[in-house]
Amino acid sequence: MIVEAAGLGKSFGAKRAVDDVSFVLQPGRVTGFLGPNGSGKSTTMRLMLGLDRGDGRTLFEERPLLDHEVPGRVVGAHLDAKSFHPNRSARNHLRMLAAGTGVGDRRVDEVIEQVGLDAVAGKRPRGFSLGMGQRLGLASAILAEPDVLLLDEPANGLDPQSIQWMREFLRAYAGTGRVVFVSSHLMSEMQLMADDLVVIGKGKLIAHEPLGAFVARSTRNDVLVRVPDPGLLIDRLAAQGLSAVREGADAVAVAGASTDTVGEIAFHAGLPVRELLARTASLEQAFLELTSDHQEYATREAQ
Ligand SMILES: Nc1ncnc2c1ncn2[C@@H]1O[C@H](COP(=O)(O)OP(=O)(O)OP(=O)(O)O)[C@@H](O)[C@H]1O
Repeated sequence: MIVEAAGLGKSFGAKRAVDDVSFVLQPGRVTGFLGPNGSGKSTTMRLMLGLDRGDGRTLFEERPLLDHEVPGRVVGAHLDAKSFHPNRSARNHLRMLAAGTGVGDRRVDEVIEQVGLDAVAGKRPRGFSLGMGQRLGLASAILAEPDVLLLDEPANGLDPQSIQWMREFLRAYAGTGRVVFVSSHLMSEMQLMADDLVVIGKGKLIAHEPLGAFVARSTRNDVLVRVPDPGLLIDRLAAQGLSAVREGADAVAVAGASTDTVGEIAFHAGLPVRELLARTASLEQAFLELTSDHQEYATREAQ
């Protein structure tokens, strides 16, 4: 199933929280949804599900969600880790949801086991930790084995083992040919989990591309080369129009060049290369750089 969000928009009073946001989510891929605080991620997800009124539309395999016979089998969503009935046990909560989409109790027990909530399934979610709430939310979302999973910050409140489990689970889910759309502010986690990215800032789309392409646009990607005479190499690089800066006693960082080019220039300068390394920006570096003009709540630099 392909999901197409087109022209999504929403205002709260005079504030444009989401402004003409369009993207396509592909099956078999995890798409990460990134944006600074208050950039409109939750509102976008709510618009996609028809939970908020606004502009634009989202098509699931060319049809609006409500035109599908059983919408719950098309999309499973988990937007808020604390949105459970306080006095119903986790198992009963899931059974209620299951009944609405024609899912049997066997599947409820299977899902409880899958997300690791067996020990507390008879308890009320009121006493659940945030992490247990996230597991229950995921269980609700996958009950009907939907073609599309929409998750808002599912790793929030999870310990490192649980985060790793969640990542593997979502990758495997996408691996069965389904769509996974997941927001997270944990950049290192997103870097390990996402194939594609949708990035928004101040309600507007900033990027929609494979994660590797997004990171490649960062100016923090460079080549580090260690040579005995860094000054000479910097001159030779400059003669080829490449900008380079000294790093430490005997190393040079070169922007916008491949290791092949840097190695060849060093060779023609008669310099033995002691180390040659392509350094890739982290997703966090790329994100901070590429969204710096789009911070809703920017902090001032310390004076
Ligand atoms: N119900 C509402 N009433 C008024 N303003 C709202 C409402 N919901 C969201 N907003 C505003 O719309 C903007 C987008 O909010 P949204 O929650 O979608 O952002 P977000 O990217 O999910 O943020 P975060 O990462 O902090 O959760 C924010 O400026 C927020 O203050």
